[in-house]
Amino acid sequence: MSILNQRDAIKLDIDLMSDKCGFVLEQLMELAGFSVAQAISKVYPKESNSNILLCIGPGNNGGDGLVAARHLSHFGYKPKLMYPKPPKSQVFRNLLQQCSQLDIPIVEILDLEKCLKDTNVVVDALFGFGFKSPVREPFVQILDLLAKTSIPIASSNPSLILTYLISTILYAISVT
Ligand SMILES: NC(=O)C1=CN([C@@H]2O[C@H](COP(=O)(O)OP(=O)(O)OC[C@H]3O[C@@H](n4cnc5c(N)ncnc54)[C@H](OP(=O)(O)O)[C@@H]3O)[C@@H](O)[C@H]2O)[C@@H](O)CC1
Repeated sequence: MSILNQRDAIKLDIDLMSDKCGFVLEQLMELAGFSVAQAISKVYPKESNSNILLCIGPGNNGGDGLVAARHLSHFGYKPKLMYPKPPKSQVFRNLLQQCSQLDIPIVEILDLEKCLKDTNVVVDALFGFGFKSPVREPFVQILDLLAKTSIPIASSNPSLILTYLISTILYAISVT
């Protein structure tokens, strides 16, 4: 398996959506979210892991998470969304509407700690290659709780928590 760094991931997406390759954002997002849902169903069977909490960020990575939530619901899981910033564009409003039609509930940040107690797997769809440290609220609270939990965290950007921890440490050093 090879893991792309931030620069290569950005370049790959630019290439895919160029005139030469002809892909569009919604198509790539659908593939990314479907792949996340498929990977979860393979590693965490729904019989013992039906409660999935998807933490959705403000950018395209969050869109991947909304797509994953829809597919997980179709696969028979009981997904919930933590979506602290309202969607800015029609693409995201459509994805959210599709989740709403499937009765996928939205969890408030205040209820996150309680919700984690009943969660089998967390999907971290907070940030992708658009992340720039340091983390700003309301995501600090969310990532603090996720960093403490022992619940498995699935992500299409597996280095995120590590990036977050390193950036938090570097930021703490820079302001002391
Ligand atoms: N072609 C594609 O693009 C495709 C991309 N895909 C997926 O999308 C990912 C890249 O998407 P992206 O470029 O929207 O970036 P992403 O990190 O999801 O969000 C940026 C947002 O986060 C915010 N933000 C940033 N840092 C922050 C901080 N420290 N604290 C708080 N907020 C912060 C930032 O806010 P701003 O700084 O602009 O105010 C902005 O709103 C990529 O990795 C892949 O997973 C697939 O769907 C396939 C097609």
